[in-house]
Amino acid sequence: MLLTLHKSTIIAHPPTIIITGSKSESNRLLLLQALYPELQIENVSNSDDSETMQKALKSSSNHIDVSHAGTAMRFLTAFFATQEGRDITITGSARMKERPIQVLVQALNALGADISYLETEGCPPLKINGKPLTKDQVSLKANVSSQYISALLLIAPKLENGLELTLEGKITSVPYINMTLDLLTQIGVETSFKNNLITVRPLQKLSPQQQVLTVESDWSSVSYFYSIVALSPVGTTITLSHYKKDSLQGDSVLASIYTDFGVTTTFGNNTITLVKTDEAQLGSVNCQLQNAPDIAQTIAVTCFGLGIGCHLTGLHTLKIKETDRLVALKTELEKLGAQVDITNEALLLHSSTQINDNVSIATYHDHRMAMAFAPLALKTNLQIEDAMVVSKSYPTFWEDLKTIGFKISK
Ligand SMILES: O=C(O)C1=C[C@@H](OP(=O)(O)O)[C@@H](O)[C@H](O)C1
Ligand SMILES: C=C(OP(=O)(O)O)C(=O)O
Repeated sequence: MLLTLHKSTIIAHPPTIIITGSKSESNRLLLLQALYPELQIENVSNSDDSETMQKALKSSSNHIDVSHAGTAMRFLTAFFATQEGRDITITGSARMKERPIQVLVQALNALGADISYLETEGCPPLKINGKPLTKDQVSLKANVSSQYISALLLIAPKLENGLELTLEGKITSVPYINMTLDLLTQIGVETSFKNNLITVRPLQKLSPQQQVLTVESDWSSVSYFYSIVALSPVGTTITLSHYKKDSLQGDSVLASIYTDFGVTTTFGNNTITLVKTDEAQLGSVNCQLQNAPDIAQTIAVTCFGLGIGCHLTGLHTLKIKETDRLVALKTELEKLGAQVDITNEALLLHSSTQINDNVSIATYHDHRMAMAFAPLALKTNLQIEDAMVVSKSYPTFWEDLKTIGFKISK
């Protein structure tokens, strides 16, 4: 569906926006719940990716389709590899069949799993013959995707002797690994992460005190509101829930990054309030985003909307996400009048104050392309193609924008 976003302003005193649970935390806890059925989860994400995860874990079918959900593909591969007697094929969207999974498959097979490729070597779809994994030590490359590491860590406490993982090379998206380890700790699993060695001890059952966990709302989804406030006049205020200061989500670094764009964050009782307190006073912004790759698109578009340049680095994982996000950003920003240079791991946006009107933004099956460009409606009229793509992580995105003043029509 094509949506037209008419040039808008944020209303005074908008209602508090309630954001659904983090899809990263939810998908980890759903997998842990399959391993420890006594675990109860509150505020589970209503995203497509978490619904996909829940369905797959409940399904008795031997054919699983995860569509676009990267975490579901990686976490379920590890899960089904350990399920004795299950003989599964796991597949996904056309794009999922291009997203690499070899590092994980090699590590699982080295631990004793039986996984093979059904089409392209190194990518889904996979054939998995579930069986007990007999080994407890493995090494894997850590610079491609942290999801492979999280997948192994999540099944680790149910392996007979736990797991010792050696991470090779530079470690990417580290906060997501820490999130996995933290959630394991919260359910009572002993873990350690020192230098490049992670160990996880086995755990058979949860203790009664460690059976209920609440998912914090999704910080990646808040990024679009940071952008909206940054692109609005001084005084604009938006409150969102349910958030806490000591988040497990690396994207909570937004609170500090957006101070550069004049946005102040105040933590309340389960809420955050974003206020535009100052005009952004910058010539250009430098951001290293290796630990928070999912907010790169938001920041690039905020800078473009503010007419300032940026140099975003640490983006080597963007090429293998829902689309090649570096190419997609360059193509769509240039339609709007920007000048953008990209390498394999960086994006350079040159400062310019010209924004072309009535541009139609292609989204490439990528929820974050749709959501990252939407805040530009505070500066110009634009259209978003295939707008329902947002449901991958944030199904009520467009309704929430309307409640704060966006004028949107079909
Ligand atoms: O573990 C997770 O929940 C995620 C890890 C990150 O992926 P990479 O480790 O592949 O960068 C992130 O981009 C993705 O949206 C969610
Ligand atoms: C990259 C993302 O998700 P995944 O890798 O889980 O598909 C994302 O949500 O931005």
